[in-house]
Amino acid sequence: MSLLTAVTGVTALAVVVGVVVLLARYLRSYLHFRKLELAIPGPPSLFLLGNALSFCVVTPDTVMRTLLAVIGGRRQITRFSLFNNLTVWLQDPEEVEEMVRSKKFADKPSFIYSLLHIIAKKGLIQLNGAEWKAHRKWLQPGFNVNVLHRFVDIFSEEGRAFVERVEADRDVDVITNLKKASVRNFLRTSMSSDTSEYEDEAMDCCAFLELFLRSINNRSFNPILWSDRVFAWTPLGKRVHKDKQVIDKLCNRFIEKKRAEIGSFKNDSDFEQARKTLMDIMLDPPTGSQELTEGNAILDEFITFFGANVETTVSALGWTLKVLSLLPDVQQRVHAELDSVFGDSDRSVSVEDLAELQYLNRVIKEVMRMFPAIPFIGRHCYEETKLCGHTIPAGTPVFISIYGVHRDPRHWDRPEQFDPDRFLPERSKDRHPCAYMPFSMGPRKCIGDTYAVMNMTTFLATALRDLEVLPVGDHKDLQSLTDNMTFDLSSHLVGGTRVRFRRRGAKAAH
Ligand code: HEM
Repeated sequence: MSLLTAVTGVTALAVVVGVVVLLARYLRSYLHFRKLELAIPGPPSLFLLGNALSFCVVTPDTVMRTLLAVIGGRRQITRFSLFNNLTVWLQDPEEVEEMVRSKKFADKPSFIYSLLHIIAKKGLIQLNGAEWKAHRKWLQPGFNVNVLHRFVDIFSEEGRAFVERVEADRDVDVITNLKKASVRNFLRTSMSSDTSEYEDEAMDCCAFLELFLRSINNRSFNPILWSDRVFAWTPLGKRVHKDKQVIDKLCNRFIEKKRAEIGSFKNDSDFEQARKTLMDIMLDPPTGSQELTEGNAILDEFITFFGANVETTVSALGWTLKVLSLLPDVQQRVHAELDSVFGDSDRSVSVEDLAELQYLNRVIKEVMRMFPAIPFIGRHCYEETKLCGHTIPAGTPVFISIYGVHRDPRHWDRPEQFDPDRFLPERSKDRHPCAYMPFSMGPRKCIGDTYAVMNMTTFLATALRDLEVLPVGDHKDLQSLTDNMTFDLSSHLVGGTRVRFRRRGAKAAH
């Protein structure tokens, strides 16, 4: 009995000592973390809560304003914490350059990016390390400029189809019409044969993506919902998991059709002719790298490219049309340029025209400066690392505010002013290389940047030859757009992107 008591006593003592040691270790590492955290400039951070109170009433419509209010006032490196989850933020081009050049910040953080795993685990956006490198090498040839040139006719046709769908002379939210164009562009540049049978389903996928991105927005600043298991129990989580089948089903059906298309090419030379699009390469990886396509890799990449393409392009085109509706002088210059390049002809936009449309090009650049489609991107800090004169604790996600970089008054004269001519070569030549980065910088830069610019320029040139964009009275100037900008992963205007179109011929008839 007394032996049993002694054993129990020793066990209890060992447990207590163990707990005390663990607590002491936790406390020591917490205090070390806290010391490093507080050494980085930032808003007052409460013990254990950090800055969580600033985000406790955040909504999808207010998330951008809240975030900017927390990090906004500081130009140099800053931080905030959600409980003991530290995040570091950069918006000074020189500091951004230091991080982009460092090999230690090559990967994406799990914060926010892992929330994408519900729809795709092995997509290029969220992959890391050797796996990311292998996927990038595999898919990069799909963006060869000669392949992209072949798409200009498709972009042009979809611009015309957009014009036909426009309901002129009434207020409209332009986003659904833009999504239709973007989805059709994506499907048609992926497949050689007719893709119209997939269109309705693809629009359902866009509706799912909207829901999914809203869920990311809801979860990002609420650590309780970071766990996929917990999220799956919430009403929104249940809906996301149920509706996810829509996108899996369409993408699988599309991939099968594409496989059949590749298989049906009569001979190698037919095959060579058509095989070089992104989808051809996805389904036919180079010899020796077939293992890349194992499991769900193709489906995951297809979904990733669908989302990355449609969400960003629609965002950038939506901002452009809204900005033009508020700036008649700028729109007039765009129309004048289009008239001088195309005259009365209704021929399609060609690759050669794209180089001529210099002012339109600068307008697109300036829109992406003020209203970047992706306002924030992140990197992971694996080990305690010096950055911008501060020690970043291991495991910290470090974010770049592309929005903040693009509005830095030290690099942009009157940054709140819309001035496309700031992108004239003579005014750009001395600009810091990281002062403008709508497609990010370094090895993880957007793989689809040339596709996107070609698509947007062709689309806008086609649409604006026939249409004038007018304001609808919901926002009086660009400051109002700025104040009502929000984001999930891509940015958009709170309350929708409402404009009124007038057919250009109709104006002359009045
Ligand atoms: C206006 C249009 C676009 C903008 C502003 C844009 C912006 C960006 C940005 C900022 C990143 C870096 C993301 C990060 O670091 O987390 C990125 C990555 C990426 N983008 Fe885009 N993008 C656009 C269009 C496209 C298109 C058309 C495609 C595909 C056809 C695409 C596919 C991707 C992919 C796959 C990545 C991940 C690249 C990697 O990590 O290797 N994007 N994009």
